[in-house]
Amino acid sequence: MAFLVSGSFLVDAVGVVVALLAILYTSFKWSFGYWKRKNFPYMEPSIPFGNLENALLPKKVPLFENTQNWYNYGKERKLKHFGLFFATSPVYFVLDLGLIKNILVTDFEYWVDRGNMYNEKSDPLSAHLVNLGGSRWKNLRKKLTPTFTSGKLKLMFKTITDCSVFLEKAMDEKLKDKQSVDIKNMLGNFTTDVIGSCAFGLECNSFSGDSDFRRFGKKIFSNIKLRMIKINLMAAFPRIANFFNMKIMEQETTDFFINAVKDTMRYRKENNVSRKDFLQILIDNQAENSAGDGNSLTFMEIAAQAFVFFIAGYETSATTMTFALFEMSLNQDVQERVRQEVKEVLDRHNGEINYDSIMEMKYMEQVMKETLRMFSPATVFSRKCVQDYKVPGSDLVIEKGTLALIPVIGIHYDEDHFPNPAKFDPDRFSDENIHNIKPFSHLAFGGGRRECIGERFGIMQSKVGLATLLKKYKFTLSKKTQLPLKMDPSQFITTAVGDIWLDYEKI
Ligand code: HEM
Repeated sequence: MAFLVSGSFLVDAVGVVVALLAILYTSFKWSFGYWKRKNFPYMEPSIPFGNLENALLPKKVPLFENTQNWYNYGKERKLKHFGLFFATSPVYFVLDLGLIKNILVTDFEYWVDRGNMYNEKSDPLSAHLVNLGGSRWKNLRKKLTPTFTSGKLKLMFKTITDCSVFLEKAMDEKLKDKQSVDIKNMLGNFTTDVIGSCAFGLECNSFSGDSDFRRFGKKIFSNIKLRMIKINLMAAFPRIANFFNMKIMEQETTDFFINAVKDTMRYRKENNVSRKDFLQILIDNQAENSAGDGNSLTFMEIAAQAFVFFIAGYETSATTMTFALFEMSLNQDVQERVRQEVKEVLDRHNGEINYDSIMEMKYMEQVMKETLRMFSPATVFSRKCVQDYKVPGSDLVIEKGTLALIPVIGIHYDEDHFPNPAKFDPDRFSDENIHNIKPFSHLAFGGGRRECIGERFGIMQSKVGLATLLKKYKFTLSKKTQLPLKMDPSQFITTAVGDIWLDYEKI
């Protein structure tokens, strides 16, 4: 046939495939030459996932381990920073605390965005503080910061202690079975109740076993691996994602959270109810005709922020308490010391867990800081370069659009920052030793102007949870907990494979 080059269809087809593969290979090679062309050290990538190979292929290395591997690569070569590739996109990986400080604080204007992929049109709840960038993020952050002042937190304290009553009841109930407890599930019920109440103004009844809030909360954190692959694909091909209206969240989940906010707002308006919670602060910032610029809030912006407080607030705190109890089960002396502190402080406050008594529990806070060092829920976080950036002290120019990775867990396990890093030692954070902690070496809550907005709330609810449990029960490790701990590669937030199971008894 006239359009055959070789006279054989098969030979032509093979020729076309070979030519396409050659073009693809050349284009990968060109992309992977990015850091070399800049004369900047980099980790050798492989086709097609670059340095993400371990995370995406079936051997599935957890992000926790991957972050440490990348960090150790740089550390062994005494590098302050080097290049990686996520698929074909260049990524700037930073180890040096001074360079990290520049990105997070000094040169923040170059690194305002986090670089998360989201599609507001198809996923309206995704336009929240964690994902937004630029001036919209700035306006919103300014609006939301007063939500977390000491005064506001004090007002919400009663909600937290009300929820702790259900935690205590559920623990007593479980004790009757004389079975080990999946402590993260238990604490996830507690934090869902707390944040559900503060962010959505609703009683979630998570301990009842048939709470929709708990069900949808769990759904958001399950199958996370598939969701991450989808997010990465959307980030790699944003136009295609927009064209097909690709969304990360299932419609059912979106509808559930939007309706929860809508119903609560309608109820408050109709009944002239005003409560002291996150949602009320968001409602008070609502405008009849907002431009959707983060200055005054549209209904959808309110729903998205309530949603992000929920997802960013419940799992992280439950994880922190879980690993704190895990370590205290292995280190009974630490557990006893915290319990003594709780008793002494509560004795001074008529046995009451209140804002002031929680603030006085200093050693417990050291335990939480050390837990967050070893088991930071976020193992890594990012910033996106929004204008070309010359790295101070070098010739390197990071181009607009490049992602920078801040390797939290690598830094937390670096012997130069935390000697004997595998040892659980809350005294690193005592008044006598705190001066040894270098600035920007403890990054569990991030850093700079985009650091965690809910840090104090997270610490507060975790301390209430721990005080409630430790004043009444003694914990030991159950045989059901798989040791040595391995992190679950299918989870984005630091999670132990097989969960943490504890045995406990009343004191
Ligand atoms: C132990 C508990 C928590 C941990 C370990 C934690 C950790 C983090 C981390 C690492 C970041 C990224 C910071 C950065 O990029 O510099 C972050 C951001 C954020 N967190 Fe938390 N968080 C916790 C609790 C909470 C709570 C209770 C809330 C809300 C009620 C919350 C809401 C947020 C929001 C909205 C952001 C985005 C801030 C922005 O981009 O302006 N977090 N958190």
